Amino acid sequence: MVLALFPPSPTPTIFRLRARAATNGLTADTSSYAQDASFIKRAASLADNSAGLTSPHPNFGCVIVSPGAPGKIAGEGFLYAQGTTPAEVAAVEAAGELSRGSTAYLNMEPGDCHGDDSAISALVKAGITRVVVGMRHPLCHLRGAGIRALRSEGLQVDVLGEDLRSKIFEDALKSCRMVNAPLLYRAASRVPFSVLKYAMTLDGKIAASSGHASWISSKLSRSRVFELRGRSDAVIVGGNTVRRDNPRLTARHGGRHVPARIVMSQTLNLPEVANLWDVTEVPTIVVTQRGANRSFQRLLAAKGVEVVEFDMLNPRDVMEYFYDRGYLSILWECGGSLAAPAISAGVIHKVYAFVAPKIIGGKHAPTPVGELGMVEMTQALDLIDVSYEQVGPDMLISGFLQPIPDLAPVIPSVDETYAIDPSVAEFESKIIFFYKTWDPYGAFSNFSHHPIHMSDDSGNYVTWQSVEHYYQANKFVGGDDPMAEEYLNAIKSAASPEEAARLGRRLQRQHPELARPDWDSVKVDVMYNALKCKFSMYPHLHSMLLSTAGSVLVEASPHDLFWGGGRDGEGLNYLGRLLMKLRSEFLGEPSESSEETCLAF
Ligand SMILES: NC(=O)C1=CN([C@@H]2O[C@H](COP(=O)(O)OP(=O)(O)OC[C@H]3O[C@@H](n4cnc5c(N)ncnc54)[C@H](OP(=O)(O)O)[C@@H]3O)[C@@H](O)[C@H]2O)C=CC1
Ligand SMILES: Nc1c(N[C@@H]2O[C@H](COP(=O)(O)O)[C@@H](O)[C@H]2O)[nH]c(=O)[nH]c1=O
Repeated sequence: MVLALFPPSPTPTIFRLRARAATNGLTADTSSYAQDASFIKRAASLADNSAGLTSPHPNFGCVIVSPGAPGKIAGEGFLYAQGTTPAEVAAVEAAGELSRGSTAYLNMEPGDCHGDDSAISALVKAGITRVVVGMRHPLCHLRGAGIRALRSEGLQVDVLGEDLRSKIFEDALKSCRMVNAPLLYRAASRVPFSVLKYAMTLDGKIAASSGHASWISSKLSRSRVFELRGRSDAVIVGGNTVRRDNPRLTARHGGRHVPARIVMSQTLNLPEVANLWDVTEVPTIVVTQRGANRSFQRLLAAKGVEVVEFDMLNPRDVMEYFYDRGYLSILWECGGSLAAPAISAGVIHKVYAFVAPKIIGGKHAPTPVGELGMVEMTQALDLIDVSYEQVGPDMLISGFLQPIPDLAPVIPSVDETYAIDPSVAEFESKIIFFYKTWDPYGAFSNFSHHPIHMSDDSGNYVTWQSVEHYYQANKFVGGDDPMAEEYLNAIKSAASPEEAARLGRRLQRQHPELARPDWDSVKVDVMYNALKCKFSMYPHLHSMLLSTAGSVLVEASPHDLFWGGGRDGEGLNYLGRLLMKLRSEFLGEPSESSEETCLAF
């Protein structure tokens, strides 16, 4: 579907009224339109700061502008990572008293996940009177809810393309879509957003005939690649690239986030020693054909490399699997023989080609894309929204293979669904799956943004940013070694639940001697106490849990076979079980594990 920047208004009466109110008020003239557009662009560019960190959630930015100083920003903020302070909360805190009577600019409507309305209530409590929204939330169960909530509190909400229509907003709207393009593609195509990146010579080769490939592009271009890696959840290559290049695939200069590495290999005829098998800092996942080279699978498992088998190893099935695992964005750094089936399968959305001013020749030298089965030039795939940028001596050409999806007509909102088929009940399933925090029951996840107050050994109440922070840190409780305490504190202050999980797992893997020796026998109780605290502290979560009575709760993690239900239902689903146990306890059925370690409100 081609992106329509300003489609005809779906509910003309309401929108026309609102547009009139806007033209009579603050946004009456071109200069105020231009100001709105420029602050929305600023919100989008702030949101981009967290690329790679929010997966699979959207990137949010918020800018506050006071009527007393129309051209100036009073406060701004962005969501650093899922589970951290919302952009709106950060922005009103930064603006302080200047927020009263001000306008807030948001690149995207806040997603009121699982009753966490902190973003909306921050704007309301701060006295914001007008909110300009770049785009509605793309997910059907969230779309429109934030806008409705703000309007019901009496705030004027102007949405670009609906209430504010002018060519001036085209660029601003585009920047909002760009900053969350991975999310839009993911939601529309149900695979992670995938970027194919390669470096080639001017005569179109990605290696010499011998297979030697380092280095085609310049150092500056490679720094850009590190940055691209830092914005991705994983980097993927094929088996041949592992054999030829022995790559590391780390984001050396990208800072911050380091993506996982994925190797696609049918044969598993791979070297026993390779940089990618060193998983001390970054995990590697090898995806392969079911039954391939079992002894090599055991060798990889012994090194800590995860192996996932597929009945038929192909790019689409692999991408659907990583979608289920919650991946938002993947960088393909493979050679042409894997790039071609990935393009044919329609899983590649964007291309970055670094072209170096070099000629290597060679009839059989590898090229970036293998056989696509096209015979006439008219069949060639045209890139959309193409950019050209000189990077040192190289030229970087990038563009989309598929248009940015316009989700509005693709996925109807819950309200729209009711209008089409009133018999559709929102959550009528007898099995309730939850996993990522933005899912309808996402609040059941350990990663949801709900701080808990737990008592420590001395009976003092300590605040933990999330259940996951508490759970991971508990791995290092009670040891005599000061390092254990240091690790505990590092996990406690991790910036997001994901970072707490990564840190906790890594430190436990690297320093098993510092983790508590009885961890395996106490971890279920640790989790239960934390869950009990969370669901006692937040009345809306308590009600949500009770509302599921009669349903089976399953954490839909395809890879965690202990806490989750697994890919084919083979997981133990301990998280779902603990929540059901807690639900029974709340419903008055007796429970064995009910130590009062939590400060409930
Ligand atoms: N300049 C650049 O940007 C880059 C250059 N290169 C160079 O390219 C060359 C390697 O290219 P190439 O062999 O294409 O790259 P890859 O190794 O990236 O891809 C091919 C391999 O992918 C695995 N594979 C898994 N599933 C499939 C599938 N459905 N279809 C095809 N392959 C699948 C196979 O591994 P297995 O055989 O183990 O089963 C296959 O050999 C090397 O010389 C390398 O240096 C590579 C990446 C980037
Ligand atoms: N040759 C080539 C690239 N090759 C890609 O980079 C990988 C090596 O990454 P690393 O081990 O982390 O340095 C290699 O396997 C291949 O996927 N990339 C580029 O930006 N420019 C280049 O000239």
